[in-house]
Amino acid sequence: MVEVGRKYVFDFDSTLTRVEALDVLAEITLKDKANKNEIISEIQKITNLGIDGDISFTESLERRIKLLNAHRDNLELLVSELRQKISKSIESNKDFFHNYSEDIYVISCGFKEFIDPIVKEYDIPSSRVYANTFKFDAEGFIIGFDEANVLASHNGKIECLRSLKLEGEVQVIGDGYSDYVMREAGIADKFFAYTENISREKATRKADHVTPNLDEFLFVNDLPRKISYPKNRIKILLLENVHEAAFVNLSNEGFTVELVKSSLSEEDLIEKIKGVHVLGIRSKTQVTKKVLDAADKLMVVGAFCIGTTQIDLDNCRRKGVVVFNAPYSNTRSVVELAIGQIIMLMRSVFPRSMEIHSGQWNKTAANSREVRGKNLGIVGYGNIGKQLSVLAEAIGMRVYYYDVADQLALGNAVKCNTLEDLLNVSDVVTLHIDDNKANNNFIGEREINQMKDGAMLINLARGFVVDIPAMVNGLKSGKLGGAAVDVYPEEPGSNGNFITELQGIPNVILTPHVGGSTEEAQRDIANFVPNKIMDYINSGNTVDAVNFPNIRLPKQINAHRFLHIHKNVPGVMAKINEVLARYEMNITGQYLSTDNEVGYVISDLDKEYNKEVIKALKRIENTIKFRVLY
Ligand SMILES: NC(=O)C1=CN([C@@H]2O[C@H](COP(=O)(O)OP(=O)(O)OC[C@H]3O[C@@H](n4cnc5c(N)ncnc54)[C@H](O)[C@@H]3O)[C@@H](O)[C@H]2O)C=CC1
Ligand SMILES: O=C(O)C(=O)COP(=O)(O)O
Repeated sequence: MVEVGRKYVFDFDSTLTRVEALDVLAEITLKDKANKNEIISEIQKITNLGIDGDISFTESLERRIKLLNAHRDNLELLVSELRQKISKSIESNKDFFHNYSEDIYVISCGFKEFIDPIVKEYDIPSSRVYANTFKFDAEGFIIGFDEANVLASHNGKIECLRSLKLEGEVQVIGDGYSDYVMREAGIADKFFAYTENISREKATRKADHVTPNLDEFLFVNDLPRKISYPKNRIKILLLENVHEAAFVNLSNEGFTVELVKSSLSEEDLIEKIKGVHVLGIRSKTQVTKKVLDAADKLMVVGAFCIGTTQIDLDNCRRKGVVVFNAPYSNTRSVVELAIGQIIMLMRSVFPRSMEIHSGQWNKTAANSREVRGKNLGIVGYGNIGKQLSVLAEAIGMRVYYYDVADQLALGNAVKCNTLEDLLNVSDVVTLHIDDNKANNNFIGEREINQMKDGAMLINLARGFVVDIPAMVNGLKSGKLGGAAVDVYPEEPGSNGNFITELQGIPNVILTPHVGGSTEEAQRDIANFVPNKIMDYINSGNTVDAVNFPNIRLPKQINAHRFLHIHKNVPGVMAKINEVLARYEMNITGQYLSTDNEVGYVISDLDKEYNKEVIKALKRIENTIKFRVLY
């Protein structure tokens, strides 16, 4: 044993298992009873009162057993149910119980009849299980418990542990106040409040350490464990009101997640980014070099949107920070809004609506046209532009498109060789170019003058793409028949006041950057991006990363995985392998991907090795980041 003399005293219910066993027994015995739910909630209430020390434990036990009306025959089913309900991290760290078997005890106010068979599978013999025992009547019904057992009395765990006279440091791991009392009484040296299944304030408040799972407990004690780094230690900061499903997905995985509704200024983010491993943002938050310099733990930035130019991608890469986005999740939402805007603008629906809102009936066909047979000019024929092309044709529009890249026409769309050609011919021009800063003022006075008289202009791309004063002039002069604008050169970080020169101009539809803001899109993003993040953190995969060499890694089976990110200069790979050879590591798989600046090499290795190798790998010149996964 590594830790000579240390003893580990585990609680059973809600610690080793996810449930309170007597609650499960109640489910079994009351299955066919009409008032089952009432009785179960009564039992749970009594259980909690007992755990929190609000009623005496003896009283809690007596009252519950009476309500249970259980039989010996029910216990078999109970045990098989409990077997399915072992706490997740207890189950995954079964080796710990095996390797430290001699030092592990269970002290529980539950019953040996169901605890013994469960913990036996974890190498804890009945002789080290201290718990109550049932009393049965002649027909096998449970009618009570052995009252002479100290564990049947209030704070009986204190007496029980005292009588064991354990030597060495005694650590108690449990979810309840009744576990803490052993520490309070000075018999245990440390109390770990175990919150994997339930977090009880009375226990966590007093704990030496709150441990959300066994991984954390083993990590804190520097004991061998199933995973290299407890997930609860990975801090994720999600800004800009990303969909709550992202919070749920990432929390369920065990990460510590904080949600912030707004974006943060550079100054605030510099403050907040310290200690953060994963940052989630949308289009607003600027992840600048200064922010990255302040980020001491950052591994991943997740853009919960399409655009990524708000992130300093190059500096991220240089610092070994991988960036993911959601390139497809909100495209349909943008396209649907564009279709709506095209129709609303062509029909002058918004001026009619404004009039009637202010009490004016103005039935007229002036400036109201069908979209059928009209020319739609799509600028930027990417994921959004192409989808829009298909839908617009379906409602009878003739589609023209212009793109700097060589894009294949869908349906009957006509490719324009120059922007001017497109502007000359279109009744509605809609912008779907990317958020590249080179597209600044892409549409200005000259381009507006190249448009047909009275044509409409839609911007769902980025605010800086259109020269706003030029657009205002075009609208006021009548050169433009209308406009729909969703994005602005300056957008506020959170909801509130907003001013733009475009306000108050007729036939101008203004929306607050909501092109991608639909329930469907946000939910999809909240699944897509967290999956990418988890895949990278858990296994090193960088597939679909926007700034990093992409590697799709095979599943890591029975191996330790070394992930080494380094500057792409000659000789690093050779040095890595030299170190691995020096330490006689058996490489079971090795994967490398590079770009101009960065190299990413993953080595899968046999489990047994000298831990000094890790230090040696970190010391290799030009190493940016290094981590081990197992
Ligand atoms: N309003 C909103 O809420 C949303 C806005 N967007 C914006 O829409 C943009 C487009 O999205 P996707 O279609 O997914 O991007 P994408 O990258 O698939 O397509 C962009 C296309 O624009 C082309 N392009 C870039 N610069 C150009 C230029 N100067 N002239 C002609 N073509 C040019 C590219 O070659 C590419 O084919 C995003 O970058 C983002 O800025 C995206 C989602 C939601
Ligand atoms: O996906 C994009 O690039 C968008 O513009 C949508 O951004 P948002 O998530 O609404 O901040």
